[in-house]
Amino acid sequence: MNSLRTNNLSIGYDHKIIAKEVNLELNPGKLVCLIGQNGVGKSTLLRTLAALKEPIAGEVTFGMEPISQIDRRDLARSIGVITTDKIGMSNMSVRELVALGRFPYTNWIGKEEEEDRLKIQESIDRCKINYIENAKLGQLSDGQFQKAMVARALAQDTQFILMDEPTAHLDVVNRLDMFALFSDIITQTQKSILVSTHELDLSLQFADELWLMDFNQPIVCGSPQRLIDEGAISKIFHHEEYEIDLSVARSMIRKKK
Ligand SMILES: Nc1ncnc2c1ncn2[C@@H]1O[C@H](COP(=O)(O)OP(=O)(O)OP(=O)(O)O)[C@@H](O)[C@H]1O
Repeated sequence: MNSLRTNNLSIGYDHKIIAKEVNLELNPGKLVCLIGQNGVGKSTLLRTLAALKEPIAGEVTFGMEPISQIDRRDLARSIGVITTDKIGMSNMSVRELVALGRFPYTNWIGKEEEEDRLKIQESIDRCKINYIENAKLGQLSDGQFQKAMVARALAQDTQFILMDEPTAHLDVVNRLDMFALFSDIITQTQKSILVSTHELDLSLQFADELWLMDFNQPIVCGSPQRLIDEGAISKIFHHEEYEIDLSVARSMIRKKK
């Protein structure tokens, strides 16, 4: 299985560099949470990794190949992405949205085969959105829409899934459900999921690895426990008046016996 790597990557906009000399590796079978304050550059990094945005310098490679040189359809079979961009199509049904995930596999008229139908249904089931399968996107709550987008990414059945704040609109139970689902998918399929998120407690509980982004600092990577122990997480979330005690965060969520 291939890895997704960055080689001396610089990301940003026009002449504004947000992070430079970034060398990261996303390996198969990992749930990685990208954490950092508002505006630090998480979305920018994620979009650059997904080839939705050109790097300022350096490159992103999938296996041995720079992603900029991989055919778009081939790339869409390896890397799935959910951004926070609004999509129009309010008249489309949830099932139709999830079916879009099969687009890289279907023929030019987009005809679904049995395998496509199975993947679509499995994704709908896993995200527990059967009850809104026929609802139009324009009628969904923000949280329901977010789950439908995750289902679309699952239906795409890629080795890597990159998601920008996929749980921002979900309540506490649904957030937990989503992170548990990500963790299950990884255990069962050896896929790799990179999630940009502000869910510190869930990331500490479920992530195999955290990527911590801070302003004008190198990105720090490591297991949640190691980064807590080293004080790296507290460092990026400093507050003038308050302290965040992370020692309890990992035990806040426990699996029932
Ligand atoms: N299209 C753009 N053109 C110029 N600057 C941009 C653009 N999009 C984002 N930025 C700037 O780049 C920086 C990083 O933004 P980005 O959206 O990547 O941060 P983020 O970590 O995802 O933030 P948040 O947690 O608030 O979603 C910010 O200073 C932002 O203002």
